[in-house]
Amino acid sequence: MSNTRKKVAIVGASGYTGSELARFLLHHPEVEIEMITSETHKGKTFSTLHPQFTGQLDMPLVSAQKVADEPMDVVFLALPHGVSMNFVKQWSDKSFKIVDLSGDFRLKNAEVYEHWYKKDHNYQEGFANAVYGLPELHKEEIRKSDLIANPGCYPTASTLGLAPLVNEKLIDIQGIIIDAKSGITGAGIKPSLTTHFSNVNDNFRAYGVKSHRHTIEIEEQLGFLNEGEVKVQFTPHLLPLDRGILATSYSTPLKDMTQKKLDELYQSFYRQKPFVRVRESLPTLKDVRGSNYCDVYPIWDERTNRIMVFSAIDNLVKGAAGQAIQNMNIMLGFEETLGLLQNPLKP
Ligand SMILES: NC(=O)C1=CN([C@@H]2O[C@H](COP(=O)(O)OP(=O)(O)OC[C@H]3O[C@@H](n4cnc5c(N)ncnc54)[C@H](OP(=O)(O)O)[C@@H]3O)[C@@H](O)[C@H]2O)C=CC1
Ligand SMILES: CC(=O)N[C@@H](CCC(=O)OP(=O)(O)O)C(=O)O
Repeated sequence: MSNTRKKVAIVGASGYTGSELARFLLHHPEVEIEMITSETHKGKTFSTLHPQFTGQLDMPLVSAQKVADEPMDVVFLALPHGVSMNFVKQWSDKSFKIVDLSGDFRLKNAEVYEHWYKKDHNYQEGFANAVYGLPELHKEEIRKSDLIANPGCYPTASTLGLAPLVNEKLIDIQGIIIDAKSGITGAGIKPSLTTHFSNVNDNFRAYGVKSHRHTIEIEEQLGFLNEGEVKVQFTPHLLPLDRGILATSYSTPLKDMTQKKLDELYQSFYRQKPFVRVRESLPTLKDVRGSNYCDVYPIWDERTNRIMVFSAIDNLVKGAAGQAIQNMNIMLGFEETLGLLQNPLKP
């Protein structure tokens, strides 16, 4: 362990991803949580809001405006879309690195953002500096970056499931279907009618049909790999569970396919990628619960000549906080897996 630990701040720590960031960073051997912010709860301790941290992380919550007063190495923004951009803009001349968990800088430019997010963007310049933080595809750019646009949860599961096929130009990129299901923590801590217990419990529904903002995020990332225009029919569903995403994608091969070819392709593509596990059985949400793994399992159906890929992640970990720390590790020159190989949560 080094005695010059890097100083990090978690901004927006009263939410779900803020709490997950703390869960991992608290045990990270090379960093110190220097500051945790909350506007609504400043003055209280972090463990008052998240009692599971009692005796472990009892530091007081302060306003985000205090972050720039202290020397920091990395600042995590666990804030809603439309809020993060203000801080990225305000801190653009600071020396610390930023990992933004929101969608404010994930897309190509402000125009595309405004179309899909239905809100104005006030810091277009940020797009030029931001690197899309999916380490399995962009590790070298992440290493040199000062601003990471941490991917969305559904795009992480979906893109990792399809990347080997799209990269090798093996499937029809205009006819991809992704059917994805998420636990409710994906919707954040603020209650709403849709996430109300009695509307979620013993219930199941699709939402965001034809219009979910993750459609474009997946299309842009797969398009980058294929250098072509990707069209995805993406439909998310809300599961009556707290956490986890299972994305099932369907695509049509352009060349002769066999299960053996598919297995070899996935094994080879993910050989040096410690957080993607190519499975030989269908992944379940409990297999990845609490961990930073993305489990993928590709199957070719010779009867229909379709490829199905099943990918499972924990939306709060590989889909948010864990991936953010994986990005931090890469930016700071640490081992990619540092602090992230805790035991998975018990089912
Ligand atoms: N939940 C998930 O599975 C995933 C989430 N993300 C993204 O990560 C980000 C955080 O998500 P999540 O933790 O779920 O969100 P939450 O809604 O759980 O928490 C967001 C926090 O942001 C703070 N906040 C809200 N409004 C403001 C504001 N105007 N100014 C400053 N702070 C504000 C609040 O803290 P306080 O009031 O205490 O300051 C709140 O607790 C979001 O952009 C989300 O889209 C990405 C991938 C997956
Ligand atoms: C279940 C649920 O509501 N999930 C969220 C996605 C969460 C996520 O990935 O966050 P970003 O908004 O940062 O992209 C949704 O569909 O809006």
